[in-house]
Amino acid sequence: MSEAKAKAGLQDVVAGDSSICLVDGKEGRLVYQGYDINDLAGKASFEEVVYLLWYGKLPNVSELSALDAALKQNREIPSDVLELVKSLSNSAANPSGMEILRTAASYLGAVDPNKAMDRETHIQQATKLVSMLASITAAVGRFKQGKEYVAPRNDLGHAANFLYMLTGQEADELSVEAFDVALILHADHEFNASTFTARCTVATLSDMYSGVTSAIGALKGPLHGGANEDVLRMLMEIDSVENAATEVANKLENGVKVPGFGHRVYRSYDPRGLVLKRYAKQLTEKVNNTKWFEMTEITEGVVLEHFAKKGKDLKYNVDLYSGSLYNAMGIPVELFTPLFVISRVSGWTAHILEQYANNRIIRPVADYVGPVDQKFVPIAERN
Ligand SMILES: CC(=O)SCCNC(=O)CCNC(=O)[C@H](O)C(C)(C)COP(=O)(O)OP(=O)(O)OC[C@H]1O[C@@H](n2cnc3c(N)ncnc32)[C@H](O)[C@@H]1OP(=O)(O)O
Ligand SMILES: O=C([O-])CC(=O)C(=O)O
Repeated sequence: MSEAKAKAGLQDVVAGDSSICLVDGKEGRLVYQGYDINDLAGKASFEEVVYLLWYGKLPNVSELSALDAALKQNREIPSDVLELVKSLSNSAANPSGMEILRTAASYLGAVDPNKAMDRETHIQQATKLVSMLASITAAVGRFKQGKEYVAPRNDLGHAANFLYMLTGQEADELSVEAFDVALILHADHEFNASTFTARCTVATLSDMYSGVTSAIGALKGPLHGGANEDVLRMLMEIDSVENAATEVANKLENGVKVPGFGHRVYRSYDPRGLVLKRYAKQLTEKVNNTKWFEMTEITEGVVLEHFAKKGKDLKYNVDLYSGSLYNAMGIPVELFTPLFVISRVSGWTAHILEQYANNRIIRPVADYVGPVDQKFVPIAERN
């Protein structure tokens, strides 16, 4: 039995070394491989950030063009995968976008004949996952709306191609920029629940697809990635700018946790939320669809006042403002958490590569609080 006491939720426990991402919760700062996200968002492309996370440096022109070509080669969804995704999307069980993605990631692993465990293979698999999970998410969006699959276009960047595959139309410049920035902002976040899950899975020397499949399962929950859908669902349920303040205040009064607020690490603002809020304001105004943004701002005011009164140093997180932004791009709510996957798969795979490079199985201990020395009673004699 261990003498050490467990920390609930492993709060503040240092669980390993990593050089991929720094989350400075006190200062509200997020840094990928040494670069502040504010210096990347809107200046670099998502593809450059993927390279940065995997290789630890920003790519030069030829390095970026090699990655770009490899991503484009993996955009088209093979027919068996497309059939699977279509039948799940139309299934009477109505699986969520996240359930379909989790199944698709697992299926991609099962049908990949290359089971080698070397870095080159892992980079190829990571490239396939980053590219194809985006195409699959767009296909899910199409099928769930009763529409036909739209094939990818190789003259478009990753963000623009996704929006094209989802809507069948080339998106405007601001939407592409905002979506590219959202992908960058969600790309990595140190040892968050889904990334840590991925690392635990592959630390047994299981394969990359298993790591990503288990990470998708972890991201799906409403305390993690699922919160971005819950924010807009909550606002849609309230459905009134006038009633938003009272209804949110009632929720807090009744001890309901409001999605899009609170964070295990950030004690200052979440720097990603600030950028997303700016883009959400700009885009919702441009497309003249400001209702959800206005309601989000009202919610922000009510919840922050509530936290302040209670002396809690909590703010809004990355999931608060993405909803009104994605909605202004015409993206349905049930794709919001899958959008998180499209981005975070770059961080998961970076962490998987880092774990493989210096692996030791992850196996903490439990503080056993159950009974000991029970006397065995044969089944026939039990009450
Ligand atoms: C990408 C991401 O994963 S970002 C997070 C996305 N998740 C959400 O937005 C869901 C809502 N938020 C939460 O559930 C939590 O804040 C989490 C899961 C993010 C962090 O959880 P923890 O670090 O365990 O904090 P915990 O849940 O203990 O909260 C601390 C206190 O703040 C309160 N609190 C935290 N978040 C919220 C919230 N969103 N609304 C109201 N109160 C909250 C808790 O009730 C608790 O109060 P208490 O001390 O009086 O009991
Ligand atoms: O870091 C966390 O715990 C959750 C989070 O914000 C993320 O994964 O982006």
